[in-house]
Amino acid sequence: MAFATSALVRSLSTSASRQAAIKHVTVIGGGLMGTGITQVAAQSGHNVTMCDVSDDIVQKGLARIQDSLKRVVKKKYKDDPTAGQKFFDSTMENIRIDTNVERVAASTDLVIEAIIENLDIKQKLFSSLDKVAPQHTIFASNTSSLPIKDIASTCERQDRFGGLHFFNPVPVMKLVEVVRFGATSNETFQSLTDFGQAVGKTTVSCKDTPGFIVNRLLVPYMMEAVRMLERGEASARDIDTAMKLGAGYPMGPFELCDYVGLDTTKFIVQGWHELDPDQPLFKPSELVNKLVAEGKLGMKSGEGFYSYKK
Ligand SMILES: CCCCCCCCCCCCC[C@H](O)CC(=O)SCCNC(=O)CCNC(=O)[C@H](O)C(C)(C)COP(=O)(O)OP(=O)(O)OC[C@H]1O[C@@H](n2cnc3c(N)ncnc32)[C@H](O)[C@@H]1OP(=O)(O)O
Ligand SMILES: NC(=O)c1ccc[n+]([C@@H]2O[C@H](COP(=O)([O-])OP(=O)(O)OC[C@H]3O[C@@H](n4cnc5c(N)ncnc54)[C@H](O)[C@@H]3O)[C@@H](O)[C@H]2O)c1
Repeated sequence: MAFATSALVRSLSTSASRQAAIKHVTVIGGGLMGTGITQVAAQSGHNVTMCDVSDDIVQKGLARIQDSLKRVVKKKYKDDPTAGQKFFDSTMENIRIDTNVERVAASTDLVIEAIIENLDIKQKLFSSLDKVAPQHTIFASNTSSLPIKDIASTCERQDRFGGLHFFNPVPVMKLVEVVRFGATSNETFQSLTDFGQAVGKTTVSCKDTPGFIVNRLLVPYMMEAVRMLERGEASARDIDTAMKLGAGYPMGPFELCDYVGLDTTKFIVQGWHELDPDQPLFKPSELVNKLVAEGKLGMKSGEGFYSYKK
């Protein structure tokens, strides 16, 4: 409890003079990213409601959070299991689950959207939330590749809209990109930055340009790895080994594709191809599309470039 309380107090004291502190957070999407964002927000003392489309999905999401939290507790409280159990319990007490996003958003300070990487679906979601959320509520998207301005376009609250781009796995990765577009107010940008820091991350400021900072550099590298494989220049295993041992990356590009999810990977490339159809780098990959069509979505489905079946 000590950790949770002190982080929230820090968040209140740094941001109180500028705007009301964020206490209740709604996370929409209980998949890879939504569960991670829910976990770090709850760990730092925020009340969080995680929403998805079915009870089964939110229950599975909750189980994933418990597994991840156990790993955090094991590491952080290895010499004090009693404090570790207290931390585990207080974090889980901060989490609620729901399938009715409109009801939850009607009384929340911050909505973080982490649903499928599809502009139309994100726009429809925010348009409906904009009608029910209180005036002060800030909206943020965790999109990997879509313009924040376009996602916000169906909302009245343009000034209270920005991007909060977390990295996978959220409990481990230390960065959050805070994204502002032309209409994002200074207060909103500051609130999002304060929130990112309150959940224990280092924040960087990004303009609303394709891929922000990290993905603008990471995605072309990963695309070129897929092209190398398609051209038959090296195997996936050898490319991964080369980038881990020769460039010091923790995962090779194909391991990372499987970790991120090949469906998400496909949506990112498809979106950028639609924005710039003449750019050969963004041409969709037949190999990735085939794997997705076969339901091979990477680690989350048990198979992608590699098999994870036991
Ligand atoms: C033309 C078509 C081409 C298509 C290609 C285009 C591709 C485009 C894709 C772009 C994707 C963008 C996605 C997104 O927008 C941005 C991202 O998120 S990018 C991904 C960023 N993440 C990474 O790069 C991860 C790199 N990997 C790692 O850092 C590590 O491998 C790992 C995941 C941390 C795992 O580490 P390992 O050492 O292998 O494994 P361990 O299990 O020992 O874990 C180490 C350490 O971490 C703790 N831990 C791991 N996972 C969790 C968890 N979920 N929760 C809590 N804790 C966790 C674990 O307990 C260990 O702790 P320790 O024991 O060391 O104390
Ligand atoms: N996977 C990554 O490594 C990663 C990293 C950073 C950002 N992102 C971005 O985060 C977002 C989510 O990615 P993910 O990997 O968590 O995807 P995921 O497929 O694991 O989870 C998405 C979840 O959203 C739910 N969902 C879909 N439509 C919904 C709706 N209308 N309302 C409520 N829930 C809905 C789905 O049921 C699913 O559980 C995407 O925008 C993605 O680009 C992904």
